[in-house]
Amino acid sequence: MTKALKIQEPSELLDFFEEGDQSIRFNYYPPCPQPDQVIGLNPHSDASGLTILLQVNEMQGLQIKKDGLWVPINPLPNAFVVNIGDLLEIMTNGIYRSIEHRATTNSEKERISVAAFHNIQMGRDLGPAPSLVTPESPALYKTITLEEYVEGYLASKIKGKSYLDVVRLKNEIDE
Ligand SMILES: O=C(O)CCC(=O)C(=O)O
Ligand SMILES: [Fe+2]
Repeated sequence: MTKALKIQEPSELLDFFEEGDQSIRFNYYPPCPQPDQVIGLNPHSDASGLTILLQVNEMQGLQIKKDGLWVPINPLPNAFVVNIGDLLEIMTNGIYRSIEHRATTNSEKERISVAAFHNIQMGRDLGPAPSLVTPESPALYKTITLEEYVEGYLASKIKGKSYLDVVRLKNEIDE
């Protein structure tokens, strides 16, 4: 990723994840008699660097938002889904974008997923990597502590990618 970004100082990204935190969420979606009325997990982007997701029992349910449309991500046997989270969007100054996603329910069978969130260390400042901020590409996000970001994220209502607006400096990126 640092190569793709042609980042002058790879350590500006890598150092943050070297001793980063990992957390895991197990999701269990019971079968639902009215799946068209009930969402499994509201649209959101993860407040992580990268999320590695396993769709355990190969039931469909995960959807990502692409060009304004919900696209199902069919589970593949023994395959992980890797999602970009908000922390990487901020740190790459918007070059990598976090993905909005949601989980639907179904009436057939329960669905199980496991999400492993890879985060930067607590206590670090979260902001665009300095070498990705230039006069031609000014900072699109302000720098705040990770604690501030996560506290606010957890306290806010889950609503798509709206929490990123808290740190957005200019709305230059089209959603
Ligand atoms: O169940 C899924 O496939 C998605 C889970 C998810 O987005 C999450 O735990 O953050
Ligand atoms: Fe998620």
